[in-house]
Amino acid sequence: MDVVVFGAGSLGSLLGGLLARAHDVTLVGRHRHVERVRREGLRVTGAVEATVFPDARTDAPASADLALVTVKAYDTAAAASALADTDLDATLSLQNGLGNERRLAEALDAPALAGTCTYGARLVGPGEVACTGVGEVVLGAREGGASTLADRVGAAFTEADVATTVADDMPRRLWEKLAVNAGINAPTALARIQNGSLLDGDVADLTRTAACEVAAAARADGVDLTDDAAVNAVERVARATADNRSSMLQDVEKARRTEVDSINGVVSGPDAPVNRTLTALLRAWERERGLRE
Ligand SMILES: NC(=O)C1=CN([C@@H]2O[C@H](COP(=O)(O)OP(=O)(O)OC[C@H]3O[C@@H](n4cnc5c(N)ncnc54)[C@H](OP(=O)(O)O)[C@@H]3O)[C@@H](O)[C@H]2O)C=CC1
Ligand SMILES: CC(C)(CO)C(=O)C(=O)O
Repeated sequence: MDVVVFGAGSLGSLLGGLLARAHDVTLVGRHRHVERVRREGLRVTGAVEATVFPDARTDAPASADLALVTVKAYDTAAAASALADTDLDATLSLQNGLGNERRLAEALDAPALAGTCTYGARLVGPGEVACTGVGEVVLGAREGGASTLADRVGAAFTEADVATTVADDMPRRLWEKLAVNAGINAPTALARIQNGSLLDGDVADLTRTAACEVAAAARADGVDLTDDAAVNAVERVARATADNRSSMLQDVEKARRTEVDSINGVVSGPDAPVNRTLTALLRAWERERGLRE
């Protein structure tokens, strides 16, 4: 398969590097990383070790079978514009947050698959990405149901030894992942604590309530996600990743814009006071730092 990875940062470089073991991969990223990959290849270190030689560039290529989109959620619209002239059979977002695949589907002619990813990745520096945890890619039709396109992409990922499940219930999975990220990312970022610290004390209630508000929004959207399922998911992930500093905490520590708009911000209406508060606080911090309008 001919795969363009749009957004060769941490996750994009890791998945692009893993896929390059079996497929033709083009990484689209920033200049210094691209230059190093062109000169010396891409080193994958950590839980998976490999040196691969994907193509690398700073703009989108003319064509590809699949565009794997791995920019931060606030850059999805710009990624879609940059891919507008690329002849594609499909796109696949593995980003956190809700609405990325809809944005890609609306902006591009190619069908948009939905996905989630629990691999951990960290761009160590130009030309090197660390796999900080072997997880799983789950992908499928964004409206749910069977999809021969998803089967084809899933088979290509599996061929490259990327642990992959093709699922027919992506809407429920995306909402459940949103409940996990809503309950973990913003509270850890605001309190500057590790994921496991959310399991005890009054912050545990905040985490559970944020997840339940997401479950209610999912049900309003026609997706069968119970409060219990959302709470179990957020607690399971907080326990399994107890020592992690969430991606949003890392963004705040590096004074980078966060993905709060696509996570808590998606459910910040009057019926979701906890997510609305978390969103308002993070937006205020981003505004004060000049990271948003
Ligand atoms: N890292 C991880 O372990 C995981 C991440 N995710 C999700 O994956 C997504 C990506 O996360 P992550 O990889 O950590 O983020 P990164 O910021 O490391 O990667 C995104 C990269 O895309 C680059 N980029 C953005 N726009 C363009 C453009 N127009 N042209 C070229 N390059 C561009 C960014 O450059 P610049 O910074 O200069 O804008 C950056 O290098 C997020 O939604 C995240 O939540 C999901 C699971 C695990
Ligand atoms: C699962 C979790 C919460 C792990 O930290 C994550 O996805 C993130 O940090 O963005």
